Amino acid sequence: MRLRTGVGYDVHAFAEGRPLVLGGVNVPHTRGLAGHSDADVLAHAVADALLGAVRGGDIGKLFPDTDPAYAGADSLVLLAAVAEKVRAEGFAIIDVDSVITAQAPKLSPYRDCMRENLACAMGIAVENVGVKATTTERLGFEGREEGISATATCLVCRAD
Ligand SMILES: Nc1ccn([C@@H]2O[C@H](COP(=O)(O)O)[C@@H](O)[C@H]2O)c(=O)n1
Ligand SMILES: C[C@@]1(CO)OP(=O)(O)OP(=O)(O)OC[C@H]1O
Repeated sequence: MRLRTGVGYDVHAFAEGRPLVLGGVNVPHTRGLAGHSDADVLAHAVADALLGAVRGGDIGKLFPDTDPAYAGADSLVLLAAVAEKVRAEGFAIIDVDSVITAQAPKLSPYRDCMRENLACAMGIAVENVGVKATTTERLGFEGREEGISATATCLVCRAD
């Protein structure tokens, strides 16, 4: 049995006039995140964790931000494509955990919906997906509310 772990990290800056999409949830807020896609920083971190585990590069390599095909893309669709790539390599996704670092808005009311969305996109059970949120006690770029970061880990396995 081959076990692999992966880690993913992403950052997006706040921008006026954009929706805030986190784990596929449209979170009510005064601003959203800038990006070529829907800028779902959580979905991107999870996708990069999966790609790391199968040595598959990163989402920038798979879905270049110079490609108009990904302009405004739903990042859950990108995550689903990454999960398919993981399975094509013969790996099953065992577990995913993540943390969103955001001073605001309050994210705990949306946590379970994000878990459901991510699990559905990856084709795994919701109990195998963790989402947490933390502030930085106003320290750093997240604390100054300049942007949001997300970190994710995963465990995958292949029967060889
Ligand atoms: N954007 C956020 C940040 C945090 N939370 C929740 O608040 C708890 C306390 O956060 P600290 O940064 O003060 O440790 C945290 O454990 C989360 O449950 C949140 O909902 N949204
Ligand atoms: C997701 C992609 C898709 O074009 O665009 P962005 O939303 O800009 O996200 P980022 O994490 O900066 O880079 C990955 C990109 O490939």
